[in-house]
Amino acid sequence: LYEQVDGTVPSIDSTEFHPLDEALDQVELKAAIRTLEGTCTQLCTTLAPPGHTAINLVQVYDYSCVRLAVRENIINILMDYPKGLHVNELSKEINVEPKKLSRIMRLLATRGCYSEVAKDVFASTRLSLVLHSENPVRHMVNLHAEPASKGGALIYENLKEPQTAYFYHPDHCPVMDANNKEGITGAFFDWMRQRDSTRESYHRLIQRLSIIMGSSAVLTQFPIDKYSTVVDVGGGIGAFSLPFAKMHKHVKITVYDLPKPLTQARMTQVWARDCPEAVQENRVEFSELYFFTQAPVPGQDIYYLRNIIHDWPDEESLVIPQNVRKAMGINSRPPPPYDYVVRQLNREQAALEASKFGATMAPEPMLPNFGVGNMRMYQQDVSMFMHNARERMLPEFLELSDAAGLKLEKIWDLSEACVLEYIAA
Ligand SMILES: C[S@@+](CC[C@H](N)C(=O)[O-])C[C@H]1O[C@@H](n2cnc3c(N)ncnc32)[C@H](O)[C@@H]1O
Repeated sequence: LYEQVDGTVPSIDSTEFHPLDEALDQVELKAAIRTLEGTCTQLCTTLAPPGHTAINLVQVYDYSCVRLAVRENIINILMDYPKGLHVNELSKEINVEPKKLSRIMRLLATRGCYSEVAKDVFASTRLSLVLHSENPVRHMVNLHAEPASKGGALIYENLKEPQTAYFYHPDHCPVMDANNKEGITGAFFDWMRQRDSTRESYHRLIQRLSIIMGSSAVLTQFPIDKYSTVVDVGGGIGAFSLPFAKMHKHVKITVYDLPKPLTQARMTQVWARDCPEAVQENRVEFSELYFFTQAPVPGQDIYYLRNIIHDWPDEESLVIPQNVRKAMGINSRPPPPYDYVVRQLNREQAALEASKFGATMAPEPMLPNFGVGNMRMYQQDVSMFMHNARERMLPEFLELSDAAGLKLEKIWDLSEACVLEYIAA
């Protein structure tokens, strides 16, 4: 696949991105990586003594090391030294004791993030490039390394303490409780509303995250040509809508969100720079919509909700598609897709979902959910747990869509994220 794109296959020491790294449609590559990661980890777990694997699961400090790398912009510094920089020099630049720093750098280099080109001399690698201050992915790294990791430390207490164990409210969840000392109140999006730079980075990040999670492949995989109007509910600054508008010039798009992300979409020039024709031709409209209390414009062809339902507990999650359903009208057949369907570990159940809706399942002897090949889905579910929200399995989606008056037609598997195609029931 790499060779087909530009004739080269990246090595662990590659120092530049490969064109495929940022391709919108990585379905084929992601399917291969899913099998590779799932198979390699399953083989290691099968063959290694369990004590070895158990310690490997918990003795993990990578995120603390990455946190240092991000906070001190180590990659920005290393990029000025293509032949590498001695740790003593690096230590002067970031004011960290050199012997301690070299140990952190070596752990990261063992992961392929930096390379040790000579003893104690470190250089950038393709993996470390995503930690650059201009790369949006680093904001996700920051969110996981800082507020999310603090929330993760409270999961056990959240499950055991009577006041939180059976409680689902987005304002009092592990991640918010753990970060309360920093004056954070309300749910995650209230916190973001109060922090302009965090929110702006977050919305830039979502654009890149949709490639990483595979959901941007909907742009090429879903048969859009027969539709002419799209509503992007909770569309942020247009992570989906902007590439969509570039690709499908016959479609009129309405992006709905809270006031501040919409202001960012209008003011940051992101549309004017990346898709000026959509703005000039009035093919895109930005509108405020509070999705718990308001329904979008009626009678449109597609109502797209990406990474929306997973942000909320069941009670709140139901209100959003119910409001969308009101807009769909009695006779319309618009498909409103969502994404990330947590896979079944039970082979019989997985086979049922595969035959009924087209969900994919790994062949034996792999675990039917592709094992660690789909690990981000399960990690993401625990991330959402920390917000008292959740990723959902298919039966949970069906329950939600039944209650909202929607009928699931088909699952489009994009090798990680999925599109669930619904019609009005
Ligand atoms: C995880 S982001 C998903 C963004 C976008 N759909 C995507 O996947 O690229 C969730 C979005 O929901 C928006 N949002 C949060 N609460 C909202 C509310 N009550 N009403 C409308 N939008 C809201 C956020 O501002 C944010 O843009």
